[in-house]
Amino acid sequence: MQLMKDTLKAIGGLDQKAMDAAKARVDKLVKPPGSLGRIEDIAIQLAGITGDVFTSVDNKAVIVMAADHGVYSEGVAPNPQAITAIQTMNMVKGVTGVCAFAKQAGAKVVVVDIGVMEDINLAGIRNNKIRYGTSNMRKGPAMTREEAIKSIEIGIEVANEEIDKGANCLAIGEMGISNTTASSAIIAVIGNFKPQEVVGVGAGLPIHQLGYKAEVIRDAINHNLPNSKDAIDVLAKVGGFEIGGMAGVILAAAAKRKPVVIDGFISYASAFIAAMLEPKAKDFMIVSHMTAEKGGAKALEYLGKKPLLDLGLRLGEGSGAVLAFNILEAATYMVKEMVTLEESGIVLG
Ligand SMILES: O=C(O)c1ccc[n+]([C@@H]2O[C@H](COP(=O)([O-])O)[C@@H](O)[C@H]2O)c1
Ligand SMILES: Cc1cc2nc[nH]c2cc1C
Repeated sequence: MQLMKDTLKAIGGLDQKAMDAAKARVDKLVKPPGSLGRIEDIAIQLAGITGDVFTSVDNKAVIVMAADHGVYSEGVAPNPQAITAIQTMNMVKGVTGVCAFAKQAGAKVVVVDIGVMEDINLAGIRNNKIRYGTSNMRKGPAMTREEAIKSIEIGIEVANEEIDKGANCLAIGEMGISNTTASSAIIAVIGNFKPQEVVGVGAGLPIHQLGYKAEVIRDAINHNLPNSKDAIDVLAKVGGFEIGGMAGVILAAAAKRKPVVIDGFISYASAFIAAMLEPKAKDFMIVSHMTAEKGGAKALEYLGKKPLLDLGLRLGEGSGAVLAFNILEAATYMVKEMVTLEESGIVLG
């Protein structure tokens, strides 16, 4: 509890002076003003986050949180639950989607078992298992309030360790069969949406079963009555361990003034939790992409964040976030590598 409290307290606002200086430089670079579009906005945001106009994001890490969900037993996911454990192991073997993109982007993949159903004994996986999957939220709370706080604090600890080891840019990712059900529930409760507005097919549920998935979420909300003004209560009653873990990573990044790249639908739910705990955390988030999951657009509108990419992605794992690392790094190269109009003797008309 103390770690979460201290982390929340340490989150400040963006550095306006650095942002003004970054804007002044970006406007002077050898290009028509504004012609590098949102790359310019990112450069300015990165300056505001780090306090440094000439900042670097060359030490990148994606933190992948893996956990299982009791609500799987309600038949809300199309795939075997054992895939959570198998994919978690595949993460350290370097053979998943996020690993492929991380290799290309030169990013480290940090894998955390925060609540997988099985024991995984494989070197390279952090064992922070809270328990063997959450409880079925249709029948009762997914987890206790203490477990919800613990999940957030595990995320904070892992992120702090990576930052202490030198990471200057983080991304969040996850693996958890059924976690689109928990994410839809969180987004519905906090955003005040009807479950059917934000429920999607996840990892391939047949479309005719969407109504049933929404009904399970409705039942879970009606049964547990999460307090929509209390992020921990929402996380505990209808959330997941990996969702709490990713919220913790966001909060730690914000407290240590590092950019944190948000991945797909499940990480949007984590962003909802983090932003409710400390609204200033939103300033440190960069949303990599628009998920193809149905509720994505509504979720991002509620968060007030614009995605960088829209490529029809719905894999999760942090795959889209890692793709966006390249864009962030390009923004830092723009600031450092380009000369100014003046240095080139160019006077614009
Ligand atoms: O990132 C996304 O937007 C996304 C959208 C749909 C599914 N997923 C991934 O698929 C799994 C959850 O899907 P489901 O159908 O089991 O709830 C989980 O492991 C996620 O990483 C991810
Ligand atoms: C194969 C598979 C890989 C995944 N990665 C993230 N969620 C996933 C779901 C499935 C089913």
